[in-house]
Amino acid sequence: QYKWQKNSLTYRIVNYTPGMSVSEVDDSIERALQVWAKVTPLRFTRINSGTADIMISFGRQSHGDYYPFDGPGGTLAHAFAPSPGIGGDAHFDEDENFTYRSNRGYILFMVATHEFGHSLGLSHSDDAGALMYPVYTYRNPDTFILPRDDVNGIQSLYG
Ligand SMILES: CC(C)C[C@H](C(=O)NO)C(=O)N[C@@H](CC(=O)O)C(=O)NCc1ccccc1
Ligand SMILES: [Ca+2]
Ligand SMILES: [Zn+2]
Ligand SMILES: [Zn+2]
Repeated sequence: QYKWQKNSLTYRIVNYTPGMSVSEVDDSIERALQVWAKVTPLRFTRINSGTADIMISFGRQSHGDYYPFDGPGGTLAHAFAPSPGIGGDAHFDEDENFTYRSNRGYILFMVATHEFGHSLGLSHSDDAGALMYPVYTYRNPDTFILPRDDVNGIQSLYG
């Protein structure tokens, strides 16, 4: 199960992070999913109850799976490759300072776009310019364009 066997996927924002408004989190998540939808046949529908393919939540330290977070810094988030159940889910470390646009903190839109790459089946890239490169670097969310390596990667799965 290295990729989703359907193009229509559901997502649910299960909880929020104190440092950002609800609308800023919603917008960051929606735009992050649209980055991938724009270059694939994938479509994302939000649900607000029940179990979605991609369950999105914020947690800290031990948060219900075998991969506890580590406090401020280090791991910022993780996401599970496509599969039933926890597959596709994306967890964000509550102990990070996620922001909407400020470079003082991690831009949630950027981290989420990276995590959703994993949710869709992408692994890390060794191309230092790729979004799927293992380490976060600041990018202006207003002018962000998905790098070619990432487009090639996702289109090799869903093109
Ligand atoms: C081994 C995994 C669990 C590390 C984890 C990650 O890659 N999550 O997708 C993570 O939080 N990586 C850090 C970097 C690190 O821990 O050294 C990160 O910045 N990930 C988020 C990211 C990476 C590249 C672009 C945008 C966001
Ligand atoms: Ca952390
Ligand atoms: Zn987790
Ligand atoms: Zn990653």
